[in-house]
Amino acid sequence: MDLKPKNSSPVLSDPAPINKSRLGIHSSMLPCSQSGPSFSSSILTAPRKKPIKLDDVRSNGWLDAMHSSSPPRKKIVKDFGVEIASDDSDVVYNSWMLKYPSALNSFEHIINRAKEKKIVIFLDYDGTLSPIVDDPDRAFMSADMRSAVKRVAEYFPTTIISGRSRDKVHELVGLTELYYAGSHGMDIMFPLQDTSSIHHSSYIRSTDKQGKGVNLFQPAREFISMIDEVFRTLVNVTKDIPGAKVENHKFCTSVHYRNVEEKSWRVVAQHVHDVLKDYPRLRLTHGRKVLEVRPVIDWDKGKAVEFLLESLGLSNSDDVLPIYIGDDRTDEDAFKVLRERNRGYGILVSSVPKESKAFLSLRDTLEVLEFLKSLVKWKEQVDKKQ
Ligand SMILES: O=P(O)(O)OC[C@H]1O[C@H](O[C@H]2O[C@H](CO)[C@@H](O)[C@H](O)[C@H]2O)[C@H](O)[C@@H](O)[C@@H]1O
Repeated sequence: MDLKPKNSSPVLSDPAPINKSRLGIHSSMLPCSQSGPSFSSSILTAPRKKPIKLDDVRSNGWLDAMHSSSPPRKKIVKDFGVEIASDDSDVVYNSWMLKYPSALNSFEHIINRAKEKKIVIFLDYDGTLSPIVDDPDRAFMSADMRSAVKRVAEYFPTTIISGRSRDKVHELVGLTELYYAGSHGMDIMFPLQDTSSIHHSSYIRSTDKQGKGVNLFQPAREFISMIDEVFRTLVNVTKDIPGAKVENHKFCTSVHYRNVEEKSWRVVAQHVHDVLKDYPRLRLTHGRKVLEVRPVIDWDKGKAVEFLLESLGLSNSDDVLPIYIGDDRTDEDAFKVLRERNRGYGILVSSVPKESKAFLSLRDTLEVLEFLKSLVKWKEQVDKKQ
């Protein structure tokens, strides 16, 4: 893996110039503005009262991205109390699956390729292990899913990679057998081992909650106080918008609008847009009914996957088969890495057709559960034969 030379930083020192007309879905990866101070401490004490300029968010594509940010609820017909997916959407979904075959139907193919290889599992949390719900604090995994993930981790090195803070996702998953990468991979905890090959200033040694020695990789450490400041500003500016919720993930912060009336989405977007104008070193990405504010650094879930494979001594592409399961736009960075390196499988979790860099698909968290259980069952049979 191409790790940076010692003392280098993934922080992009020279953010790409802003081009508002390009701030649509793809360009949401760009910084929002280059003007203004990079780190203003006065924002909290004296929040700026700027008039809402609705054209800003309308013209730069934020609103379009917000409207397409989470699959619409499937058209359903209710017949005898049973919910049946409409024929139309099934036809469309089935033809989409020609391009992204079901990972369940492709299971034989996967395990044939896995023979003589070490499977390594990467799992997103929200929408992958837990169903999407209105309240982010109540996005719990089922007991069945927890037990499947635990079994998977007993057989294969397994990492949860989430946009949430590492502590929060660890608390929700509640398993110690795994590795955790929070804040979209900007906060990775992995076990102590020979790390002499890692030459990176963002890597430090620490202890976990049980006092065990661990390695921490935090390429956005210098942004912690900035993110905290922006988090508090965002809480302040959105406090009068019913349903808006802001989360602090330490290295990034999220503004949820799932529970905001649709007519007020542009107000949410405009507030976030205005706050970001003062922070050229932060950028915005779109998640599922959530605006994510994160540092302008050359780091994402894809880089985190590469880093973890290298750190766990699993970067030899001939012997290792990484499988990454995720549902969100941020997971596309990981799918892209696997596709470009021709390594393993990216599996998109989606109940509606959408473009992806993944190779395979699963419809929902129930299918994720079935897939994980199949992996365990297969591994048990292989081990029994040996
Ligand atoms: O990378 P992930 O583990 O998928 O985290 C991405 C975001 O997930 C959470 O928000 C999403 O799930 C919520 C609970 O189902 C839902 O209410 C929200 O609308 C979704 O966007 C989390 O709260 C965010 O902070 C994460 O960035």
